[in-house]
Amino acid sequence: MSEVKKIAVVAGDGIGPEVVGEALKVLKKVEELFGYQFETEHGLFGGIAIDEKGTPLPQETLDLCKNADAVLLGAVGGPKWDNNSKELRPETGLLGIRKALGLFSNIRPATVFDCLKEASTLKPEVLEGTDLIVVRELTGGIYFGEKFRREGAGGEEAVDTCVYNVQEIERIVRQAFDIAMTRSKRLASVDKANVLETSRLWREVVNRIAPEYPEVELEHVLVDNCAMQLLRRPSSFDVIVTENMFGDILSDEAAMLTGSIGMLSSASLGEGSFGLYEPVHGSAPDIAGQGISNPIATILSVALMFRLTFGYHDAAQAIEDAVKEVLDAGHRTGDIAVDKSKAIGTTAMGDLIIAALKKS
Ligand SMILES: NC(=O)c1ccc[n+]([C@@H]2O[C@H](COP(=O)([O-])OP(=O)(O)OC[C@H]3O[C@@H](n4cnc5c(N)ncnc54)[C@H](O)[C@@H]3O)[C@@H](O)[C@H]2O)c1
Ligand SMILES: CC(C)[C@H](C(=O)O)[C@@H](O)C(=O)O
Ligand SMILES: [Mg+2]
Repeated sequence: MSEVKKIAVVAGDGIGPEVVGEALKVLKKVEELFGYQFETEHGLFGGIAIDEKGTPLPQETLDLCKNADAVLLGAVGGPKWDNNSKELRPETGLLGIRKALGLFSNIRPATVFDCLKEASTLKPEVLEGTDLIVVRELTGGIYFGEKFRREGAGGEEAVDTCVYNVQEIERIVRQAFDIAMTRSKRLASVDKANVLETSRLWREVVNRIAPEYPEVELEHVLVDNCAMQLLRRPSSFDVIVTENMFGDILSDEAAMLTGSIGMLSSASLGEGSFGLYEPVHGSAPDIAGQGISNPIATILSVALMFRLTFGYHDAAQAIEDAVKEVLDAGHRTGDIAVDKSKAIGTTAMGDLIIAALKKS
């Protein structure tokens, strides 16, 4: 029997609990099929934690995560908490958990399933061969810099500061080069070095590290150009490495190459094998509680957890194959359905994927 892996589950708000529920069903089926053992423990996080504990990231939830081998996260946030003070916004909990767990690297693969090309806004021939990964720096930059309000000559001013140091840039860039070495050895470093000082430092560090990876073909792309090229020639990208805010925005854009943000999984990693796994999407308040959200991003996040934290490549492959089989058979949630009248719900999609899961 394999060793029991501890998974902290923080489902959060909105569609978070729905999509996490389907991912937990997949975990259970993997236990039955492959003999792996998982112990799951749930923690309050996000808006629901504000309501019940007065803070988006209660200490007991953080401890639960710290004592686990991996974390499975749904999504946080929603209009109910939008007007909260800075400390009480669910997003503060999300940024806080990433920082507290040292998760500086956010890996967001945008894999285009052939049968979903019809759901994309791009022409199938433009999408041909598209399979890229955004490596987003996750604990620095403008999201974590000092922010404040003050009185200025033109009235009230708001200030957000963007700070990066060499060490923060080096560790994420090295990780991206390492990932590029396992793939097609192409790396695009995305910055705004024509304007921002943090980007100039970013580019210097990338150029200093590049000779350590002579086999990797490196290109520097300005972020505005990258946003355009992602729609013009997506297949020319393989690994994209970039700072926090650019990665946040570009990964949502890349989601539309796959057909929907409901398809994009992610892994947040630090120095060791511990990781936090979550869909890239948010709590989708517009569809929460209707049972129509797409659980595939969260289910594929479990596959990432198996690959990157547990090394259970057989089970990861089985999940990815099951998702493909179900999509190839034409089953679609509303977000990826061309004919919306035939769309199935969250639970039905989860059940189909579980039924398709097999040990080869
Ligand atoms: N990691 C996270 O927890 C996370 C990420 C992004 C946004 N948020 C938060 O979520 C809240 C809503 O943000 P938003 O509306 O800008 O982004 P969102 O990702 O929640 O939703 C954007 C759009 O995509 C759709 N969508 C998202 N996930 C889907 C899924 N699985 N299936 C089908 N459709 C899906 C939504 O219905 C919506 O129309 C905000 O409070 C925001 O801060 C949290
Ligand atoms: C909700 C927000 C703080 C978060 C981020 O910007 O990291 C989200 O957009 C994401 O992509 O996970
Ligand atoms: Mg985002």
